[in-house]
Amino acid sequence: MNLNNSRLREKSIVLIGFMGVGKTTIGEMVAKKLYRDFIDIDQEIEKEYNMATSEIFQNIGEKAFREKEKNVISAFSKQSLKIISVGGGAFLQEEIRKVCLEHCIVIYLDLSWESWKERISLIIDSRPVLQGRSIEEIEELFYSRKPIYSLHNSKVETDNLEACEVADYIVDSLKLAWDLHEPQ
Ligand SMILES: Nc1ncnc2c1ncn2[C@@H]1O[C@H](COP(=O)(O)OP(=O)(O)OP(=O)(O)O)[C@@H](O)[C@H]1O
Ligand SMILES: O=C(O)C1=C[C@@H](O)[C@@H](O)[C@H](O)C1
Ligand SMILES: [Mg+2]
Repeated sequence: MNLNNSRLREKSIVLIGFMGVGKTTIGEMVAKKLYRDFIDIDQEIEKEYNMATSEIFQNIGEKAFREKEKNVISAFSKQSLKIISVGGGAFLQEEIRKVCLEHCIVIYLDLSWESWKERISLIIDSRPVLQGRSIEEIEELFYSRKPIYSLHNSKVETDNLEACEVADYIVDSLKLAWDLHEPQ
């Protein structure tokens, strides 16, 4: 984990990666293990509009969703001690990348296209960005989004790992980094 700055232990953790890699599932587990609050940005936006993400995209539009996403992330990323799962498209926005990298520890959950494809049926109905696209178009989107996740403090390869194994790995890595940088 490549980190500087003091008060590392208090920084919030932000999970990034393509939709469906497990940011929400794993973020929730990491939060429980570290006794921290879990914030899922998609869920925060859904609460504000009292609508599912697909409905927000349909009724209000993606532009408004992205603006809200930026504002919600800007606010939460400046708070300490949170585990934050951002939406798969959040890092498309430079301001979001900047604010997260400035204030938080950013962890990229990576998954190969081959493994991701096996998970598509779990998420297709609730992810408006995937709807109406062929598998070839989704593959293109998957690879075109890869570079936006390249700015991070740590990457976790999640292929062939259960969500709880990824969560354990993240918690262990964090504890190691904290002890190394700020011995108690
Ligand atoms: N390591 C894993 N192995 C197998 N299935 C997983 C794993 N992690 C998550 N899943 C499953 O994949 C689906 C998508 O996970 P999740 O909603 O956490 O993804 P996400 O990264 O938050 O997506 P989004 O960016 O769209 O919010 C869920 O059904 C979840 O149970
Ligand atoms: O990758 C994306 O663009 C998205 C991912 C989801 O988490 C949601 O934020 C929304 O469905 C858009
Ligand atoms: Mg999610």
